[in-house]
Amino acid sequence: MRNVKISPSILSADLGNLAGDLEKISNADFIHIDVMDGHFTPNLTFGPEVVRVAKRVSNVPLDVHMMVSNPEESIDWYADAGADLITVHYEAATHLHRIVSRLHDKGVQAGVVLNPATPVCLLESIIDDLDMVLLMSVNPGFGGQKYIEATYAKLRELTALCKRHGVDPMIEVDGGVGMGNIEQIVAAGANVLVAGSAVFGSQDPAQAVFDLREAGTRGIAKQNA
Ligand SMILES: O=C(CO)[C@H](O)[C@H](O)COP(=O)(O)O
Ligand SMILES: [Fe+2]
Repeated sequence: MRNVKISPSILSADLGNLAGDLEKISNADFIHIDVMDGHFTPNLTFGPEVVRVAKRVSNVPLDVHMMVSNPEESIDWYADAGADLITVHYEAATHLHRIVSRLHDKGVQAGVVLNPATPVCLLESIIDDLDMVLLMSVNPGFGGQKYIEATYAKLRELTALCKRHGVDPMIEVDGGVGMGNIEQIVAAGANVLVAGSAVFGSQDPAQAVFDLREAGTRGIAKQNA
């Protein structure tokens, strides 16, 4: 049975007390770090120094979501800062295979992200090499947006593609995930769930991680049903 993993996004954390907020989610499976460059996305966020700080103060593996143009120019910064897993956008990368190989050479897990309007079939020639596929369920740039329902169909399509290829990458969903939909998202094929506002907007972030994982795990039994 696959395990459901929760990756709280620090986009919704209190950046004035980042170490304290990271301590609150030491029961998480990943820490999701949203890197935005103000060019690929209409927002600007974290550089490699934030990854270095997260690595220093937490033992939770770092899931770095790079929403940047030309990621080949900056993946090394984040890998060297301590990222355990780096995902790059299909829409932003010219040489995806080279990026994935580079990350693997550096001992970092590699994933590809698809925006809501980017079709799953484009992964056909790279799926065999990936540790993760991340489906965006909002348009990248901001936390607290509404989950896009069409993601369910993409999850089922992605699951079928992985089956055809005989591969089993982690399947992550990012944007608008919460207690109201996590079970259904897992049932459609996801096993890593990003949650920003659902975790850091809660009174008790550790409890929110626990509850999301419990609710998500109920969806595992419904996968492929
Ligand atoms: O990549 C992102 C936005 O581009 C964030 O990871 C995502 O939006 C998480 O926030 P929330 O769970 O509040 O929707
Ligand atoms: Fe993200």
